[in-house]
Amino acid sequence: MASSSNSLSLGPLSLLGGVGVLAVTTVVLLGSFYFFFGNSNDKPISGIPLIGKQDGEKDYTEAKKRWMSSAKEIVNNAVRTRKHPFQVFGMNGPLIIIPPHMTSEVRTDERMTFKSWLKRDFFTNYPGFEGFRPAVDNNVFIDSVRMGLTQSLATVVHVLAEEAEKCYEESFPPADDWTPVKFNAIALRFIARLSARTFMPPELAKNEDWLRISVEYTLHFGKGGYVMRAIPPILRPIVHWFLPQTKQLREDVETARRIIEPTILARRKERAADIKAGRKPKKYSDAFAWMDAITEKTGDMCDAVHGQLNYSLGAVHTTSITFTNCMYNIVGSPGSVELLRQELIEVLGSAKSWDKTTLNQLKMMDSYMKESNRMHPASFMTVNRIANETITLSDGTVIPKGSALTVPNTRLYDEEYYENPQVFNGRRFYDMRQRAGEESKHQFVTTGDDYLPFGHGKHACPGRFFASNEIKILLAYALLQYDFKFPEDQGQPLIRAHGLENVTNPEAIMLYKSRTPEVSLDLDHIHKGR
Ligand code: HEM
Repeated sequence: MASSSNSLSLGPLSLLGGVGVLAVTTVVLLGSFYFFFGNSNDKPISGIPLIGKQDGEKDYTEAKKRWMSSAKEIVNNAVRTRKHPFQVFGMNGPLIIIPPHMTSEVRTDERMTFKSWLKRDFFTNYPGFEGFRPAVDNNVFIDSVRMGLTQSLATVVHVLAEEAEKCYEESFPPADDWTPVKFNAIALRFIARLSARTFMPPELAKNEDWLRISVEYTLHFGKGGYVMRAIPPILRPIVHWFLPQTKQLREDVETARRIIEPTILARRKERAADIKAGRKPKKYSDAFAWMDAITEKTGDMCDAVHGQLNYSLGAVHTTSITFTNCMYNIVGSPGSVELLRQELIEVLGSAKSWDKTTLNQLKMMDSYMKESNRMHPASFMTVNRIANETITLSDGTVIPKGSALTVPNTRLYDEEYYENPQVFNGRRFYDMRQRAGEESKHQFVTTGDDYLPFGHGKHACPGRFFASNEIKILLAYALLQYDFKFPEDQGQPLIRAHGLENVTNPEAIMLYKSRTPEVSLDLDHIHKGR
């Protein structure tokens, strides 16, 4: 990734003639202003203890680096000894960490919002970053996930199974010998395809340019955000026009618009013609239709292209990381593949179709997914907020207006909540569900103040039910159709904290070999007569 100093290289500006000279002059003037007057994001918040900065360090550069490389350790250690909120220096300035016992004060208080956090940390006012604008501007996008996606779950399971089968056919050709694959990239493509089949109309779900954008936009977004954060706020409004990373983001949005707009226009035309002819307008079931339904109800608007990009940002990488970590944890823990296969043979052997009931019966698989998410959640900090006004917490801590705050997932590794928390125990939650009265607790999608990978309460992730279905179907096809192992000289890929994310080396190899499933995966009989 280009450093901010590279990004600010003035070479290309010289090609811009007068405009370039003006831009350079402005940048230099603003830079001097920044240098002399600083910015409020470079100062700790008064009255809240600061950790992660060592004695003798003049500024916060080292504290920020430490945070990027070891956020999890810093917070885990601090939470053990501290009862009150403290602050660290993150890439975007001071960040208040709320100890887990105060979680509910933050997640239920509408004066602190996720929307403001997205707006500040992801630059949604800048061109190219529009992919998070729907989640910030109004509730059309979020409500479309809550209502449209959730209501379509029952019908979508069949589609996911059909697409999963095609995905494996494409990426895992029959193999009698152990064959290497880079699973991270494959998982991303699978999730992008399953998501597109659900969120997009069929003609666009197959569009390779869209599939590429739906994966790459998130990566470009991360890079664009990273570079922008390293630039003093006062310079951003100018510099962003010239950074290769933000230019890339603008190109992505333009490409997405080129792909999507013809379909939107055709739908509008068709609808107008239907209404004119006195016919009921045709009903669709995809994210465009879900967003339109909310717009019709509330009058709030959401740009269809930005909406689809927001679906990708929310759904693709989060689910892919969760699926990959789960797959690695299953393959890496002896006896697990056999145990899960046995459950699949029993459940699919008597199932009538790919539907909610079938997936709900996969309780051991659900437990493995939840345990993997406990040990390696896609992100370590999941309740992220900005205070929209000054707030005093119950312990007297004053959170000034504009401060960023977050709740760490430290209870996931706390012995008080989980026995032997450092050990992967795939059947942990299955066993917990056997306790009287706890049958429907401890599911992958269940949230709680001691289990925050999806947040908890009013703003808990509404896409988790869909993600759960995707992962279960992909695991079912994988475990019944193939054997897996890791190369001996590599072993199980380490799931490492990178900033706040738990990710694996994208170059990691997994080996697979074809096998004959004991039961048919074609539950919907789409291959009848083949
Ligand atoms: C395994 C995959 C996923 C993970 C780990 C995940 C995680 C999260 C987390 C941690 C939050 C923030 C909760 C909070 O602030 O309290 C969130 C919010 C959200 N997620 Fe997900 N998510 C996943 C999949 C999805 C999918 C597939 C969608 C569908 C588009 C989605 C849509 C959303 C939306 C709309 C919100 C905002 C909810 C609100 O503010 O009320 N997520 N997600």
